[in-house]
Amino acid sequence: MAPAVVLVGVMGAGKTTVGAALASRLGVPFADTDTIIEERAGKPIPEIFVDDGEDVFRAQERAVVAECVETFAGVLALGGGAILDEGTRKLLTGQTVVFLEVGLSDAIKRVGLGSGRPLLAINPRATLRHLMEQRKPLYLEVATHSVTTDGREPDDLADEITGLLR
Ligand SMILES: Nc1ncnc2c1ncn2[C@@H]1O[C@H](COP(=O)(O)OP(=O)(O)O)[C@@H](O)[C@H]1O
Ligand SMILES: O=C(O)C1=C[C@@H](OP(=O)(O)O)[C@@H](O)[C@H](O)C1
Ligand SMILES: [Mg+2]
Repeated sequence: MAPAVVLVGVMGAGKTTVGAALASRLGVPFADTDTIIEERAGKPIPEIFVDDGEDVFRAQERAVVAECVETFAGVLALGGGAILDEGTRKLLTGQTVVFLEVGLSDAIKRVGLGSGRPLLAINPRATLRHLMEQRKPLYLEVATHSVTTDGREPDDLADEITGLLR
């Protein structure tokens, strides 16, 4: 059993929102690695970053992705930085992976002041721009499809991805 589709992209790309819309359109379950990690840790992501550090969080992401590629048949949204981990990238080999692309302006509008996203706690605009530049090659490395999200509604994007999967 494997996910129908895995969604990757930077914070604010809409992985969580579009993923839920897509799952409901396809009639399959939806899962988000951030939610699974928070449930297991019993605390929100900003607390995991403070208490345990980003490296521990990335290892938790890798473990959740490893489990999901084996056992979860549905739409899986990753956290934006999951692809930083080489082991996680390897786990995505052979999966259907959609890169949700977003420009800085739409991404910033969507994440606002970045609440709940510890990496955007300071200077969100400059940080997000830097993360987008640094991570784009990694998103492209794992992706089997790319979809531009700027100025588009989640339902419209779910429709487009449904078409790509046919
Ligand atoms: N295509 C879109 N158009 C407008 N707003 C969006 C879109 N996708 C997501 N959003 C909004 O942007 C915010 C961040 O979306 P989210 O799905 O959490 O992104 P991600 O999981 O990629 O960080 C949410 O408030 C969501 O409602
Ligand atoms: O880009 C990142 O490194 C992160 C993205 C977040 O998920 P979203 O991309 O769903 O916001 C979450 O995993 C954590 O705050 C770290
Ligand atoms: Mg998300």
